[in-house]
Amino acid sequence: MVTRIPVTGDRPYDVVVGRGLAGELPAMIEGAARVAVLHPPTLRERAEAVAKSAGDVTVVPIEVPDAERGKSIEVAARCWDALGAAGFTRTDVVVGVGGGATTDLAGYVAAAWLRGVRWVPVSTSVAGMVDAAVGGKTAVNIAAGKNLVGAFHPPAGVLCDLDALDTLPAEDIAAGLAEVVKGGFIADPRILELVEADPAAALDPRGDVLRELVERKIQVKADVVGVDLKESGLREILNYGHTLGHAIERREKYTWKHGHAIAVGLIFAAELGRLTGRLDAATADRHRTILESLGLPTAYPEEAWADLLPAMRVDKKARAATLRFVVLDGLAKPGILAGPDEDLLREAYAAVAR
Ligand SMILES: NC(=O)c1ccc[n+]([C@@H]2O[C@H](COP(=O)([O-])OP(=O)(O)OC[C@H]3O[C@@H](n4cnc5c(N)ncnc54)[C@H](O)[C@@H]3O)[C@@H](O)[C@H]2O)c1
Ligand SMILES: O=C(O)C(=O)C[C@@H](O)[C@H](O)[C@H](O)COP(=O)(O)O
Ligand SMILES: [Zn+2]
Repeated sequence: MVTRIPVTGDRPYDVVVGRGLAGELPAMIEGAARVAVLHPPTLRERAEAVAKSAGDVTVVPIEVPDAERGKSIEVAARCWDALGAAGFTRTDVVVGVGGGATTDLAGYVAAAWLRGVRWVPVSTSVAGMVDAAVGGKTAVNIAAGKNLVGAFHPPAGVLCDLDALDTLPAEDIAAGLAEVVKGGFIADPRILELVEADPAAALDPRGDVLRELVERKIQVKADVVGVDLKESGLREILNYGHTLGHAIERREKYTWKHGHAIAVGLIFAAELGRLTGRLDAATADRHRTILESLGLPTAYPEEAWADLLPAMRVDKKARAATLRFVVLDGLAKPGILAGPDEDLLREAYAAVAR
């Protein structure tokens, strides 16, 4: 069974979820003479299979470093050199085969090449399927912060082949579920009920529960990015938990899994909501319980606070000196907390400090 989740906007596209989706790629790359296939070393075989499914095109395979090590301007520059050497034109297509880090890189390579060519994320991780591949945010990291160089560049289509999850390490399935849980708190409480009912089923790559979670979270994201691609308002809700989360990733020099940092960031954001009287204690506590049930980190060192506060200032939601956080005014009622004072932030950090 194949599910197609449409994403609206100036250039609408489908997110296709199912098993064995080889036949879906040709329609997404129609008219291309060349297809560049970016992939990390561990996913070479899968990338070769994807390349084969592209049909009668010249394939340009580009191996990139794994995970966050691939999300750099130096790696992007190497990709552009490869596109140049292959004579890549405006009708050609970049395909990213991998997790969110690889597809973020592939999207940015496509966004900047000739000022924008088509791209298709072939997503192989939970975080990639439910979040990174959908919505057109593409980026690389720099020393100053996470995703600080990038572009909004929607894909031509998204492929989420659930068979890929068979080889995804259990730790990465859980990490991806942090983004799914985020979607539950900001928009779709049924997600939370499904995880609470059976966390082990949520983590099972062959099970129907994970599939339902993946599809529900994609729908949450599609509903938002379809009306606010460039984050002029509504889209900010997808950044719930990310202000602290990205600061942790920067402090860890991008060696932490994104979903692990977001799990800690979600508990911090829930506490900010509770301390400001916007969120009831039970819903705030529910964050920790659910994330713990998935084996995700819920704490970070006490002494890190001195690094985290300045790191949060490069958050893209900040305006001048004003930090802005996504908080909840209740379950599935996200809002913005602008300019909280430092004492309040420190108090909220106590909820995760160890
Ligand atoms: N653009 C967006 O809107 C958006 C949204 C969410 C996350 N992100 C980004 O996505 C990244 C996190 O995504 P991620 O967790 O997928 O990271 P990732 O790409 O680093 O993948 C995690 C690990 O899983 C491996 N992997 C992926 N698929 C596999 C498979 N099928 N079998 C075996 N191994 C596999 C990868 O090689 C990597 O080692 C972060 O960089 C984050 O900033 C972007
Ligand atoms: O799509 C969005 O918008 C999000 O905020 C989704 C996040 O899960 C994702 O990690 C995104 O890359 C963060 O965006 P950034 O603009 O804070 O870098
Ligand atoms: Zn994220």
